[in-house]
Amino acid sequence: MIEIKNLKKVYNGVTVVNIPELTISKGETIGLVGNNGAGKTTLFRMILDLIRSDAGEVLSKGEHVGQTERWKDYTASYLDEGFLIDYFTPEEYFYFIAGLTGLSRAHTDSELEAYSDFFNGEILKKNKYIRDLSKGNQCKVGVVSCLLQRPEVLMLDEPFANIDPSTQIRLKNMLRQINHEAGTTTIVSSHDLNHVTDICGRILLMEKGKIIKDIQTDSNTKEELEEYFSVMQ
Ligand SMILES: Nc1ncnc2c1ncn2[C@@H]1O[C@H](COP(=O)(O)OP(=O)(O)OP(=O)(O)O)[C@@H](O)[C@H]1O
Repeated sequence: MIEIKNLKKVYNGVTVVNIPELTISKGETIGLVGNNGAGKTTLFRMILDLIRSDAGEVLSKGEHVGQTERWKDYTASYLDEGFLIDYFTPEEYFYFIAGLTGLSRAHTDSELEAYSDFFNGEILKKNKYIRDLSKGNQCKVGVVSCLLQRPEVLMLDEPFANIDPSTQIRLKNMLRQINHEAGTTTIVSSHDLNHVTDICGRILLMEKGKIIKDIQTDSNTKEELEEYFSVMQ
């Protein structure tokens, strides 16, 4: 589904991403972990063609993301609140995003009903602009806007960081469900080892731009990661 070959990004003479080869297959659930500055967001941004690499390439379904637009039809992402449109209300934003994939307003309203627990009464019919929502509630808007698109590839950068524990559990269930029902390929970064090992079948551990561990999740994975991070202290 996604192939990375000899990918490099350099800032101010420092190589911040350096991945000789990485293949992510359709339906995989990838957890991306690594300390601050490891290169996770930079990798996301290159996969999404938001920044250009200094060397190498990212292919989605065999096509170079910098040379074709087709991957945009089946990829949804939420990296940060910069992805939202501040002067819209959540409803306006959802209608806008859903409209891009041909969903009517009525259909969007009925889809949104499924997220009422996740929204916890804070998002819809509040007469608030997105800019006035809390960081966690902005994250909810970003995540649901991705899910409305029914993407084949879903990329979320630290989606658990600002949301409360109940919402974290709900989000994990939602991510499990879309992977199970639709086979969505999911890449989620997080500093919370519990969350990623709970929901991801494969963990990529980044350090200084390199993927230093590529682990199929099993009952020992969390311990293995905890050991790595405790050694790092
Ligand atoms: N536009 C930029 N200009 C210069 N350096 C940058 C730029 N963007 C990222 N970097 C550097 O690249 C490195 C990787 O940053 P990145 O944001 O990808 O890390 P991360 O793993 O997502 O970190 P965190 O866990 O803190 O979010 C860091 O050293 C960062 O300072």
